[in-house]
Amino acid sequence: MGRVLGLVWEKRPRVWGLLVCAVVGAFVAGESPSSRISSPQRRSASSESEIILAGEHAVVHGSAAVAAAIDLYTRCSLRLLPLADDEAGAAVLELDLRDPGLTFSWPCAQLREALLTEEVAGAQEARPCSPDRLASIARLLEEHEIPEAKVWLSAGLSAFLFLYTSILGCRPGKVTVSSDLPMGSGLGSSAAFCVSMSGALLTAAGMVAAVDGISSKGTGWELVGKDDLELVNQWAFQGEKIIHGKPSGIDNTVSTFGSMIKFKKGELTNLKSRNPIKMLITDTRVGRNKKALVAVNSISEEVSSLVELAANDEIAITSKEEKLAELMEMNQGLLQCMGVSHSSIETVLRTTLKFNLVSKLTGAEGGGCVLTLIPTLLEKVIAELESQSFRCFIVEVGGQGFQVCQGGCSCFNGDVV
Ligand SMILES: Nc1ncnc2c1ncn2[C@@H]1O[C@H](COP(=O)(O)OP(=O)(O)O)[C@@H](O)[C@H]1O
Ligand SMILES: C[C@@](O)(CCOP(=O)(O)O)CC(=O)O
Ligand SMILES: [Mg+2]
Repeated sequence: MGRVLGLVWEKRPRVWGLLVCAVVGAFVAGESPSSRISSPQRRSASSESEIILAGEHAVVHGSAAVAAAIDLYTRCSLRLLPLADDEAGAAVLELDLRDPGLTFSWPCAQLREALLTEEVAGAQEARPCSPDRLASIARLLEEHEIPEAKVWLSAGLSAFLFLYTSILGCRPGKVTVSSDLPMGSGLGSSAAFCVSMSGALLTAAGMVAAVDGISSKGTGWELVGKDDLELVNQWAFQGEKIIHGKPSGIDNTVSTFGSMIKFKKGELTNLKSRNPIKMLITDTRVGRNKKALVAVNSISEEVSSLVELAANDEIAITSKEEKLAELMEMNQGLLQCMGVSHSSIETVLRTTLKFNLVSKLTGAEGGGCVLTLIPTLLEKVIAELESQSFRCFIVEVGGQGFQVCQGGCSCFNGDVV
């Protein structure tokens, strides 16, 4: 895969972002369940994936962790369908998941009966999914034949049904999701899924809007304000809880706000990285298994101080890189002690070490992706890793976070919506 660019721990303007894509079409007719759902448009929202530079697992137990957005995106597009269908009993909610290549459909009447008994949709405040509601969602999913090999999707489907019905009620609509990143590989695909989904839904609900005139690098995607991003983040966290159980919230936070952050006990500190740093991401292509989480230490605190340290000449930059490499090695050692590494990760570590490069796993455990600190261009390493059937991404660290598009955005495999 000829992947994305290199770099960066760079200074970026702290503009918060959201892109919604509005395509003209014959959509909403009649009264909406929420009076704020006003515009008959398609909404698309895009959010970034992320890497954890230090502190995964420990962050769940209250330690600090450092994470950065990378420029691999998940996009969610929502088209509200005519309410007239609903009155005729023919309305459906459709979900098209492009990556696993599966589509799902639920009659709105069935959703209404199964899910909206206990609470009314309303998006102003994120609410957790109650155990009863989760059980009702699970019963709805049982009726769908999810292929055995893709059964891991069901957590994402539950999060989808929860977010959609909580934010938009049981109104008819079609949602499409597509992503650049591997799922279940430590790059926070679940968070990117929940953030882009929440953003598209909240935009359609009229709760989140693009900031006029602020677009992202001339792409047609537009940014949204900080308060709106907070709301997107809160809903996305509720979705992550369905997928993960007890997430720390670091993944959805960095996916929403972008850039590079230190995250501790739900609190976010923006890190202003002073020097560009390249990371290579290697996907071991080994599916992960989830195990127990264990606390780690203060490596993350050191990493976050280090990235903010200005290095002005080559010697200082090199010594900064060496220190970062040392911290990554220590963190990987601890992760290995916790038993959350994998033989494929060790193979990547040995391969990169042959070139004097330091690596660590990122995200959860037992497979997934590995980060390698890149001091110089390393096509040779990439070629060797790819010759062993690994998949490599070189990514831009510290990106823009969640974005929406008001039309003319390239969304699904280059389709402009
Ligand atoms: N593009 C996508 N399409 C459908 N489901 C997705 C997508 N991205 C993420 N998911 C959901 O998120 C889950 C992966 O999350 P997780 O195991 O936390 O791995 P990670 O967040 O490290 O990628 C998938 O099993 C699926 O339910
Ligand atoms: C392992 C953990 O630190 C990161 C999440 O892992 P992943 O990106 O979903 O693979 C868990 C968490 O912080 O919630
Ligand atoms: Mg995840």
